[in-house]
Amino acid sequence: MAPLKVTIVGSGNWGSAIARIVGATTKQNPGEFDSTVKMWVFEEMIDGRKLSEIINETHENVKYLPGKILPDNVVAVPDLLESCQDANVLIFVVPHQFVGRICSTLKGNLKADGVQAISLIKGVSVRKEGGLKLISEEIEEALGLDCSVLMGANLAPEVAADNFCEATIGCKQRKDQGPILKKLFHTPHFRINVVEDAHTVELCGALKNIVACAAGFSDGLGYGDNTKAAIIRLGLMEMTKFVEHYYPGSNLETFFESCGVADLITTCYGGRNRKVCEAFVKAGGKPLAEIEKELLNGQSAQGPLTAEEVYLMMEKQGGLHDKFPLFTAVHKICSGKVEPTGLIDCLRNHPEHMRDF
Ligand SMILES: NC(=O)c1ccc[n+]([C@@H]2O[C@H](COP(=O)([O-])OP(=O)(O)OC[C@H]3O[C@@H](n4cnc5c(N)ncnc54)[C@H](O)[C@@H]3O)[C@@H](O)[C@H]2O)c1
Ligand SMILES: O=P(O)(O)OC[C@H](O)CO
Repeated sequence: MAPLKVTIVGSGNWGSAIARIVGATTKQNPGEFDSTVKMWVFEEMIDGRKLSEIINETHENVKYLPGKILPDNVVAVPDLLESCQDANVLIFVVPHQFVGRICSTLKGNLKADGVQAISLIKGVSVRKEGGLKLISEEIEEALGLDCSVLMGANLAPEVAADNFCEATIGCKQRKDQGPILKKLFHTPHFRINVVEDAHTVELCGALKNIVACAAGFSDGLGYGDNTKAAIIRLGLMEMTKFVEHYYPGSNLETFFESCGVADLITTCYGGRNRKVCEAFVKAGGKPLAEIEKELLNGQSAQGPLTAEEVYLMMEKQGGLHDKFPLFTAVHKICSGKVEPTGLIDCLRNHPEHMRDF
């Protein structure tokens, strides 16, 4: 079989960090992978020069991952179709609000067969009738291919610094697709476990961003580590309930993979969602979008949007808000309907404290 051609769809903070890994693993496995990795770059001008040209000349994404060199086999391509049309493996890694438009451009323009995708995107989508649509399902439905997921406790700057960490690949066709995907991402610094419970893996990645917003509000209000631990615990309870609501009979063990508890912890202490939400409380009234712009230099915090999407889903399903008060409070605070101090009332009155004994 010809070596598989790999394309990274996205070149933000995580897309660029993952390009360092995939650039290296494809070079190390020439039998399996074509050594050139195309990376789609949403083009923008930096000091009068195109970002894609800067990346190809300096091998550095100066805007989204400054100071880290990308392997020389990673080639930035600003044309989406050109970057993807001959690919066998598509790695989707963009903020989730852009997936729909990317998929409509790609639809009908990929190789006819032998193509699979993997989503590194932490977010959800809402079906027209208000149901849950996973981002991997959005990709599968639009492009007619299998989409696995990779999630974990992976702050991109730390991964790019080659600090040790773990990640979880969720793969419905574990035996067929697991081995090749593991080969693509597994390194001495980035250890991969492959599980079959892909929907739980993906939902952990999406929902932990909502919990991270609550952690940020708590930091902004001046609460300490005990409060944050309570937020992590109650957030985890809501995550497990949410997964069980949409996918009854899911595997609780998946929450003990890197995509579950580990990602919750790292995000609630070191993530961008936490940072933006802390600043939101301290700024007293400034819109979140403005704070995100000021603090993240073009990067995106996915928690507030995910909280809104989950809120809308629960609204359509009727009566679910009471079962997920932390998720609900995060949306209400982000959208200015409730003061940040409302978070503490929500924790205090959480149904987890009202159980009979
Ligand atoms: N950064 C992390 O530490 C990290 C770690 C794990 C997972 N993730 C997840 O990976 C996904 C991507 O995150 P990221 O950190 O790579 O991105 P990012 O937050 O750095 O977002 C910026 C990217 O979005 C692109 N962009 C801006 N406007 C666009 C448009 N209209 N269409 C398409 N692209 C556009 C920019 O060019 C840039 O590449 C998210 O779901 C995130 O939750 C991030
Ligand atoms: O910086 P955040 O909050 O988007 O989190 C980044 C990663 O998802 C952590 O695993």
